[in-house]
Amino acid sequence: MDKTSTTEPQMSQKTKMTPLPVLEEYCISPHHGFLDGRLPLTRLTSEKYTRWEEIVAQLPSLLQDGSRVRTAIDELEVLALDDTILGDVRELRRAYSVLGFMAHAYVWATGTPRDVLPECVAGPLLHAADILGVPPLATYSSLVLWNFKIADEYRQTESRCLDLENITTINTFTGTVDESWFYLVSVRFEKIGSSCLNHGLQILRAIRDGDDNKAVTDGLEKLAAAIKRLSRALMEMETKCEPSVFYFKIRPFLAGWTNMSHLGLPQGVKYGAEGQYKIFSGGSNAQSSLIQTLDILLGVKHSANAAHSSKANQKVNYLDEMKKYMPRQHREFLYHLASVCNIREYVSANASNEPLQRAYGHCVDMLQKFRDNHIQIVTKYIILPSNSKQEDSNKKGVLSPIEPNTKAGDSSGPKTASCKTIGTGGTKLMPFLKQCRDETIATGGGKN
Ligand code: HEM
Ligand SMILES: N[C@@H](CC(=O)c1ccccc1NC=O)C(=O)O
Repeated sequence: MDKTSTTEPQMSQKTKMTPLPVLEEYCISPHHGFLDGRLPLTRLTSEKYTRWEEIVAQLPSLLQDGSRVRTAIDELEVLALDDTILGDVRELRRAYSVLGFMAHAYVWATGTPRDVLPECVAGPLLHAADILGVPPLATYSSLVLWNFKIADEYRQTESRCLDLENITTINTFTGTVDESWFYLVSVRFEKIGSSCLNHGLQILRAIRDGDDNKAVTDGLEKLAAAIKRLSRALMEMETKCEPSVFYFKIRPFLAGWTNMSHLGLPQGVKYGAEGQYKIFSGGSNAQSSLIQTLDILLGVKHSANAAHSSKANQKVNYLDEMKKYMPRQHREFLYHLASVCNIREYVSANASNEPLQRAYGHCVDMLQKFRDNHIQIVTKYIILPSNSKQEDSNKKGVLSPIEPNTKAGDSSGPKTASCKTIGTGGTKLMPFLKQCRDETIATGGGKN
């Protein structure tokens, strides 16, 4: 095909007919992406729920002696969600966040996890989660998206734009700067990544409008630069979050209740004494809609993997499963975007346009680099500390790190930490992360 060809690539009728998604219709902000345009509420307005807020604010001290947090939660009155919460999505998100913190603190407070949540947490948590379309435990949404605030109100500028140098977390389990920073890195990542959404939609518009290849190429170059900024945001983790603090103090509270029989939760967690056992993955950045948006935009396909540790003989597509852990509107945005996205098709159909091929290739390279950098971070924050656990776990106040179920019938001999360690999301993390990276590479430069 000649370089100036304006031939429209073949697209399915559906791709052509369905309108492109409008960010605001999915609670997504053009300036702040999946963080939403308005700041999260820092506490529930109704005084009825003051005790919930007090407990969550005191978690770092209550968790010094895990039994204290369980007693405090057991003594709570059973409260339903009232109209102040049900009538306002920010109140609902705050309730979900507070209840998720309480649920994880209750289950993981001591070396012996509790497998039954009391009704005072289970009832309202199930209700809030159901309305928001998320599972009833702490997720990326409750810990990151809906858990940050302005640090210094007096420093706030007139601009509607979030000042990333002036934010802090609302709640943490440990009260450490490291934990705050761990969540804030992802808040920064979501804000910085909002430009990817705008560039992506612009590219799709240019393709639809039949603009020349140059408009698409420019859009792709801007997208590649934006993905590069995400890698920088990720590597900021090392500035204020110490790997051993993360691994031994913070991470034990982030685990969910899937594949945890070896830690005493064979059936997951029961929601209320009269309730049912349920199994859910813990919080993970795999629940961030941003990276999944990039995969859709660039046409990166992830296959089912055996890397999910809870389904030893069954292949599941973990990233697809994690869509169910995103807020309902964000999940629906991803489905809508996937139904209209034809960037890779367009690039393939214009195979002789070198600048276009290069620009698309840059985007894929940047996403691959992001995944490579992430593997480095995971090595530093999980694999290396897990190798040093013998000496560290003797220290007072150190909870059980999240380890794989070594009694699960895998008789293939000793394994290195990198292939047996599991993520809070329940994956055999290194095989899974490498598969994600390799599938990005396999996307190539738009060929085939
Ligand atoms: C100390 C910091 C971090 C650690 C230890 C870590 C660890 C992990 C692990 C173990 C997984 C596998 C899923 C699971 O089982 O949980 C995962 C997935 C993922 N993480 Fe992280 N993560 C960290 C920070 C981040 C940050 C800050 C970002 C984004 C800026 C990020 C982006 C992702 C993505 C996108 C996935 C899904 C896999 C993929 O799409 O490649 N992670 N992470
Ligand atoms: N999957 C990670 C944890 C993780 O990435 C995470 C967990 C809860 C909330 C946010 C997370 N990611 C970074 O902000 C782990 O296995 O340690």
